[in-house]
Amino acid sequence: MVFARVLALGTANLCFLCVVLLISFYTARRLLLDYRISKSGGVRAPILATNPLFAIPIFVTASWKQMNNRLLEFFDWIFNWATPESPNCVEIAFNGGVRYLLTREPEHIKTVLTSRFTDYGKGSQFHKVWSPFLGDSIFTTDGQLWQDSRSLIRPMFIKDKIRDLEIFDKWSAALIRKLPPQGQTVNICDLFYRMTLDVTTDYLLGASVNSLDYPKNEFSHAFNEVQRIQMMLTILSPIECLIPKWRYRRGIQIIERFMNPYIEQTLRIPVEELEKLSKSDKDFTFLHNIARFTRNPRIIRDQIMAVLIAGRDTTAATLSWTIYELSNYPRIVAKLRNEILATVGAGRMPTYEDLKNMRYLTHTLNETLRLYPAVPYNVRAALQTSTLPGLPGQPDITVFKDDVVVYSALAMQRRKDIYPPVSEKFADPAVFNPDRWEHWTPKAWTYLPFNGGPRICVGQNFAMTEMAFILVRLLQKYERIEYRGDWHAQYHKAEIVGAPGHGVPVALYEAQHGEVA
Ligand code: HEM
Repeated sequence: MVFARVLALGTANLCFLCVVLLISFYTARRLLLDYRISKSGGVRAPILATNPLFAIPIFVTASWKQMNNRLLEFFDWIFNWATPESPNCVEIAFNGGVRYLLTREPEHIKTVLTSRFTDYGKGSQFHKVWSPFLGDSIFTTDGQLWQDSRSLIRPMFIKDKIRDLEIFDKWSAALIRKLPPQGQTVNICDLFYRMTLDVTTDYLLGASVNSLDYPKNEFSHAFNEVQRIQMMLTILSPIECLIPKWRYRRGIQIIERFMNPYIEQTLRIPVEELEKLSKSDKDFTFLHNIARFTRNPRIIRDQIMAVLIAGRDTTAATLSWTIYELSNYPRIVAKLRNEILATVGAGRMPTYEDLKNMRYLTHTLNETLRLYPAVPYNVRAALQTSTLPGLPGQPDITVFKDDVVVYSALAMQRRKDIYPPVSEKFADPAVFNPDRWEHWTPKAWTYLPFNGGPRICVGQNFAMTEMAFILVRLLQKYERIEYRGDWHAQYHKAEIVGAPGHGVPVALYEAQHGEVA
């Protein structure tokens, strides 16, 4: 009866009725949210959208920019709608419910990562979107599960484990062997990605995929493909169920096919024998260590996968950006090389202490990570109602359970207003200049390539040691780096990790007698 009456209204009236109902629904939701927020004593961030009509174009723009490698442009663009009270944080609500707070404010990042650490976490949506790939690993979990993972993984990254640099020596030598004769062009970015995959698989499993020798192996291809799709699923997480996933699933299977035999082989070793092996150090791998504490192949697989994804692209991208920048600054190359030759000469393998003592080398890597933090965008979900601090004199922004905070170390570290004025000692922050680190330390929470707080990158020391080692080995042999391409046309391609979109085509020139040019 009711149905017949509704039909009798005619199509035009029906459409009109639907529009009125939808507008009423979203207006009511918005008013309700406003009411809850004012009751909480906080405020909203400047609002970009509170309903699908406005939110969908924003999500589509974000994914379009992402597909065209212009995500930073998008992230900066949205702050055109910010206000003087909240210049670096805005919000979007997809359906008038869960809000996405996008921020490049150091105090917000500090709040999420440390001051209110337990209020924020990866959350259930992140876990849902990432768990086919990373399971219940350190990356996808919160609370006790995360803490258990961290305790499992941390011992393999203590200083004593990293001091043994043999693995870096083996793979940096393999990389150098792959370089063409001097003066010939090579995309060194591609070689770095292959080398760090070899280092990481060797370190984790005790067996490398050997992608330097076999670049077209299906593991590398699958690993890249899975990460690419994973980033898309993350950006479009409110509608991720609409994205086809067969390539993603197939990629994960290929990665597992490579890893599983090593896991099975390790699980055949009795725990007592693993204990003995742990003392001998040499052939004791990350995999062996995890197998001492858990015999569950699924947990082992998840943690290995997490560290693989954490450790491979991050270091490869950072090394690539470093060479890209160095190729434009022969003066910096000469200064860096000077320090390297003064410390280890033209041939000696650097020790852990040598690497830590080369301050200009550390400044160079720090400067790269300032301009190109390897994890440019990150998210945290509110696990309970919380806040983000307002500017001095302004009320805090209320954040309800399940709201998502999207923060960008890249956008934050590119903000000019967080740096001192340009002077003789402090070059324009948009420019690569390791020398600035000789007289300057970033203000707390304005420099976060490795995150901060309890979830700070567990592999930070491993990464800095690996990257420093490889730069030393390269600059011991080569004195000049020439960019072969349009240096200014380079762009930041952000998947999970931000890499040089054009690769890094360079020609390297050997030093004559190890002398500085
Ligand atoms: C330039 C190199 C690297 C950078 C810039 C970097 C950056 C980061 C960042 C920003 C996070 C926080 C992610 C989050 O909480 O959402 C992180 C976490 C992590 N990183 Fe790194 N990383 C690097 C290299 C490595 C390496 C080489 C490894 C291991 C071999 C590693 C292992 C991890 C692990 C296991 C976590 C998870 C920590 C946790 O959630 O408790 N990272 N890293």
